[in-house]
Amino acid sequence: MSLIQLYDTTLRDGTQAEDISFLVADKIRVAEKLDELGIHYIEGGWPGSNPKDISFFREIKKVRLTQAKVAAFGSTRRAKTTPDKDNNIRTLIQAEPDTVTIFGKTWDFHVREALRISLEENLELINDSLAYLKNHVGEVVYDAEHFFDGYKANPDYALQTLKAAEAAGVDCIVLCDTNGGTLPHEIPAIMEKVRATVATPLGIHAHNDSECAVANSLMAVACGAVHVQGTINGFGERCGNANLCSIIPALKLKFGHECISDEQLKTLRILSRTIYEMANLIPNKHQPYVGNSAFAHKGGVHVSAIQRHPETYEHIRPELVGNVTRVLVSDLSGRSNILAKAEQFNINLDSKDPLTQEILENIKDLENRGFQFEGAEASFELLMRRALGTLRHYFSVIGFRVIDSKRHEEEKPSSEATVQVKVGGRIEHTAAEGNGPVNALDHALRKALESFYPQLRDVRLFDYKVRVLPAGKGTASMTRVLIESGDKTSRWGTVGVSDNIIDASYQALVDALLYKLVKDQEQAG
Ligand SMILES: CC(=O)SCCNC(=O)CCNC(=O)[C@H](O)C(C)(C)COP(=O)(O)OP(=O)(O)OC[C@H]1O[C@@H](n2cnc3c(N)ncnc32)[C@H](O)[C@@H]1OP(=O)(O)O
Ligand SMILES: CC(=O)C(=O)O
Repeated sequence: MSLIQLYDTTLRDGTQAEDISFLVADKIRVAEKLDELGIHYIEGGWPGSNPKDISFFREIKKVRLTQAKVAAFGSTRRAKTTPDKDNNIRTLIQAEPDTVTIFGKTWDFHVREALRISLEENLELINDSLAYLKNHVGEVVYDAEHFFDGYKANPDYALQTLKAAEAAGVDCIVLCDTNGGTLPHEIPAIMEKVRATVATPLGIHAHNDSECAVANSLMAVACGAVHVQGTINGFGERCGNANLCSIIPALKLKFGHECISDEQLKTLRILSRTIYEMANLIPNKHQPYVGNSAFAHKGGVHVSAIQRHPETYEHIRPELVGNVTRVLVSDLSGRSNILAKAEQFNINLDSKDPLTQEILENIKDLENRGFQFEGAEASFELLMRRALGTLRHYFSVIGFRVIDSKRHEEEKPSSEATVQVKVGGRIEHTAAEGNGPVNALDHALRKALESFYPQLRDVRLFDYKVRVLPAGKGTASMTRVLIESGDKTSRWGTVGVSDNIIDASYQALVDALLYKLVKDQEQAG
């Protein structure tokens, strides 16, 4: 199958998203990552917009990209000037990119209302801007802004704008669904008319306002587009752009088009997460292909079937995009979920062992009381080991006390915890302070246990989530605490539930420390 050009605009349209902004150094790192993934074009920004984007184009010249071309973005010239005098066009040439992409108006309504010029004048500025750029830059791409809306409003005029671009000798004409309102079934007829009108290679640039950006991009490829614009994780103006993390595997694995290598495809998940991290955003766990939940199976019926054959509930093999199959445990589980988890934890458990059913019933009962094990696999593993009688007795907590005090209005509240633990025959009694009651309790517990188990010094608390569960008939509301802890090599989640927030936190903290001891002993063999 033919090669589809992948054009990434994370660094331009992606940064038009609310909450996303990259420094120049971040932009360079993102560009390097996109190059490693095998992206063919990296749109680095709009040099006529701000000094940061000018710096990007200066700095990126010092980087040896393996194969990606760097594209600079801008618009057709302003009315009442000529391309050689237009500041935006001059800045694009001065940026010395491999490729220049400019957008122009195709919708008569926009020409009249946004530019406030005649339809004829717009055709002139599309044509002379592109022709001028084509004389100064190796490759020129034309983004036909609002093409689908423009075509629906005035097909003749929309097609005339494309002919004006083609006459200037552009290398690719990109049909843009700028407002993101087009639906997939509208694409084939419109693209057929376009293909009958211009011979220049076509591309697609879709926004996600109708949740159809990926579908529209794939439909455009099915209708002959050879160039696809999008962003990593679908970042972009308003509801975002077409998500390349979904488009790339679809092109490769479903259409059979060439775009990136099999090895590069295996890095897709890690790339997606790196870009989230650089944008300081939490990854969307439900994101197709690359999200944590993309191949996470919860329903017992699903888990039973995937163990017999993964394709029963997986549309592709997750390893192809660097993801993994996960089995979740909840009150929707069956025995298959428990057995899959036992295997993951290296625990010997037979499907006919009555303990399997006992563990399953215990889980359902605990979930009914407010526990949740999807984000607390460490607590679940401890529960399993306890049921099987294979959990070593490392310590017991005889008791704890937490005091929170604020002695006058100006004083910050202070927290102190005391803890009594028993390890073997020895009792240890410690006290510690913290910036809140849970933090003080965490410090006191570790202080008490560290002299027996020095490896607990490596444990860090990464995340602490509290959820108040509504009261049932005749019962008080409960608090669920989920804690994410970790050490130098891994992270794990634990859970506690109680009508008292400190007690719920205490349960999750104890499980977190206990899990570290179990894990280290397992690793030591
Ligand atoms: C669909 C898209 O995503 S296009 C990309 C949108 N991205 C951005 O706008 C981010 C970067 N933009 C910027 O930094 C600024 O908007 C700039 C530097 C480009 C322009 O700033 P300003 O000169 O202050 O203009 P402003 O931001 O108000 O934009 C409106 C101007 O753009 C002109 N314009 C809009 N589209 C086009 C076009 N395709 N061709 C030529 N001019 C255009 C308008 O006519 C208007 O000019 P006028 O005021 O002389 O009539
Ligand atoms: C060019 C562009 O970003 C758009 O039309 O959405």
